[in-house]
Amino acid sequence: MIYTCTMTPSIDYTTYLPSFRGGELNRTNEVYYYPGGKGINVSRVLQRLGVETTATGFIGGFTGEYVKDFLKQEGVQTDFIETNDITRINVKIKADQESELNGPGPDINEAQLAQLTAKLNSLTSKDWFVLAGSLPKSISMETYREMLATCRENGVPFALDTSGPALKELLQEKPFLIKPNEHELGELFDVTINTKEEAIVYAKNLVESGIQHVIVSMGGAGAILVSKDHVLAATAPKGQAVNTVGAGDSLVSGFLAAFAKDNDPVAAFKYSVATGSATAFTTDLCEKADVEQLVDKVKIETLEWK
Ligand SMILES: Nc1ncnc2c1ncn2[C@@H]1O[C@H](COP(=O)(O)OP(=O)(O)OP(=O)(O)O)[C@@H](O)[C@H]1O
Ligand SMILES: O=P(O)(O)OC[C@@]1(O)O[C@H](CO)[C@@H](O)[C@@H]1O
Repeated sequence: MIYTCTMTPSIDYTTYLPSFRGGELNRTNEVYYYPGGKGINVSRVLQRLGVETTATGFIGGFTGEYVKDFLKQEGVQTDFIETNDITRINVKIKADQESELNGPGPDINEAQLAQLTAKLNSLTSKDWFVLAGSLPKSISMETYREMLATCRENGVPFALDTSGPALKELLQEKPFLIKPNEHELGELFDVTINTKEEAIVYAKNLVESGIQHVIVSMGGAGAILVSKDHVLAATAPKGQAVNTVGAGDSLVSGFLAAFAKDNDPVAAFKYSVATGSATAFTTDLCEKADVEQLVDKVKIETLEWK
């Protein structure tokens, strides 16, 4: 079972309009209300790819009910912990430019945290764990580290997809997989990354520190994968990008789905880029058939490990 944990879920209020003017009334006719948060997106795509998954994390209020009902209707298993705070609504404006407004995370108390810890303690080496999205400040960094250390000690491979100082701090727990985009990778080293070659240099550094697989996603330019035995670059299939929100999460789902099945990082990388692109080409997250149509359009190049 692949368990995802979204500490800060959301409803993604996604709206399309030809142009958006700040400081004025903008009217829009096309709106969508998707369940969001990175771990939830990972679970939604895993479920569509036919992989057993359970979404956990903290949820609350009428928005939390909406998210849970939506996931139930899609057949995604959930095991959330209820909070007193209302789950946030994140605004995604698709106009001449893409703009996003993400709310803060919930306040988590000791009793709620203990429920999450108990769930984590029950995972075994047959499970996978994905901690994804922003991490509420009401929980200390030390506690997040302990959570990942528990996974490591129990032989549970875990993927980490967060950003900023939290990502830097938690890398010490040596995840199985991380998937920064080029900006997040640059933030880790306080540099600007523009090319796949530059991304490879810093991804190698992370692999040398003990992380097993580092995928750096680069939007329409594709992605790179660095692991102990591989340095690969992938081009993304060409297509009309409709909504890239969740493309990175879909990439994580694609990699885990394929790797958990065949244990082959090269094939998993190819499948992951197709999964990310399939989501970029649709308003919601991708379906399995979309991914399968794109897999052979992903071109993988093997580079030297020096
Ligand atoms: N314009 C695009 N055309 C084709 N594929 C795309 C495009 N944008 C994204 N993708 C696919 O999705 C993957 C992940 O995209 P990206 O690098 O934007 O992730 P991200 O920044 O983590 O996104 P998010 O946080 O919104 O999920 C890319 O590696 C690529 O496969
Ligand atoms: O505020 P965070 O937790 O960093 O990111 C949350 C979010 O932007 O990430 C997902 C896309 O990756 C969206 O579904 C969601 O709104």
